Amino acid sequence: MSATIIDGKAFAATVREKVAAHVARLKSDHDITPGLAVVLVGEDPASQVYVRSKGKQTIEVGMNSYEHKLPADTSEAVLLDLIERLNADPEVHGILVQLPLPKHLDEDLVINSIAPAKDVDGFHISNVGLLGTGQKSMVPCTPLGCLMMLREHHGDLSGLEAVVIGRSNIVGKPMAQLLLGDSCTVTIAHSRTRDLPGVVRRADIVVAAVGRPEMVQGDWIKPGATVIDVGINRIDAPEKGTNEDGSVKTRLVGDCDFDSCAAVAGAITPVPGGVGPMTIACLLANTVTACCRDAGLPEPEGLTA
Ligand SMILES: Nc1nc2c(c(=O)[nH]1)N[C@@H](CN(C=O)c1ccc(C(=O)N[C@@H](CCC(=O)O)C(=O)O)cc1)CN2
Repeated sequence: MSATIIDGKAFAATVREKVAAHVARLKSDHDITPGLAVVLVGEDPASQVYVRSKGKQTIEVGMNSYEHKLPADTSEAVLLDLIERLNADPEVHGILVQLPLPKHLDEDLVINSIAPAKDVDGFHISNVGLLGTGQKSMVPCTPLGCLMMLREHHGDLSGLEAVVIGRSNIVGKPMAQLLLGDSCTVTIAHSRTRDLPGVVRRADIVVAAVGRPEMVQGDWIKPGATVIDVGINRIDAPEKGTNEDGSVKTRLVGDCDFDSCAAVAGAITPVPGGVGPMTIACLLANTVTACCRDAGLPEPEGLTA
């Protein structure tokens, strides 16, 4: 293996330190404490873990955390009423609804009911439009985390060839917009792309966000390229043995075959410990940014796109 490992866990810790320092200044100089409201509908086990982690980290950086846990059969009317109250609450600077939502709820309708200025996930259609037109917006946390790691590793990204694999609204499309904003030459590749390995081989920067375990192979990577692996896939790991109930143990892998990609790339993010931890760190960063914008104060440096 020759690639530098981009340590997302360590980098997320530095982002949280910057957030905590800014929160402390907001408190001491302006008597303002940023507040983040997280809404969870249902009992999806992974979502429960993420929401718990968001609440814990929010408090650790000195912000107020408001958790709203609703049963899986919550009606759209009840959820929209809660969001309306959070929109009107001056103590709440950021709101997020944990995804995925139970099937009976209209995800677009729910997300678009969040006040755009408090939409710290950056999923509201207004923020999507602002980002797409290069205006000040709330930026989705996972792509923002990827951008921060790329800037830290490369410095100036201008003129680099970037290939984003995946065209989701949450990662692929905003990632491409952010790279374009930093003057990369951007290609969005997807399941219908012809000669995907050939397209990826052109890239100085590869962002893999397809949700297919270990799909990207080392011989797709240009020597020295930077590989950002957004995938978080749980696969069976029979080599680890079985659980008490007899089921096969599992392990997390990304969308890139780590060993073969790391042998060719100049730098690569691992899974776990790469992009994932940056997602929550950037959520905290977005909440401070939203709070500063609300108060008409300067935004924290290095924590926005
Ligand atoms: N409203 C939102 N919903 C969801 C988002 C989001 O950004 N906003 N993203 C994901 C889930 N997510 C945060 O919500 C998230 C996913 C993964 C991680 C993370 O740190 N992963 C670890 C591995 C964790 C494990 O062991 O399972 C890693 O990659 O190192 C953080 C946050 C979907 N929903």
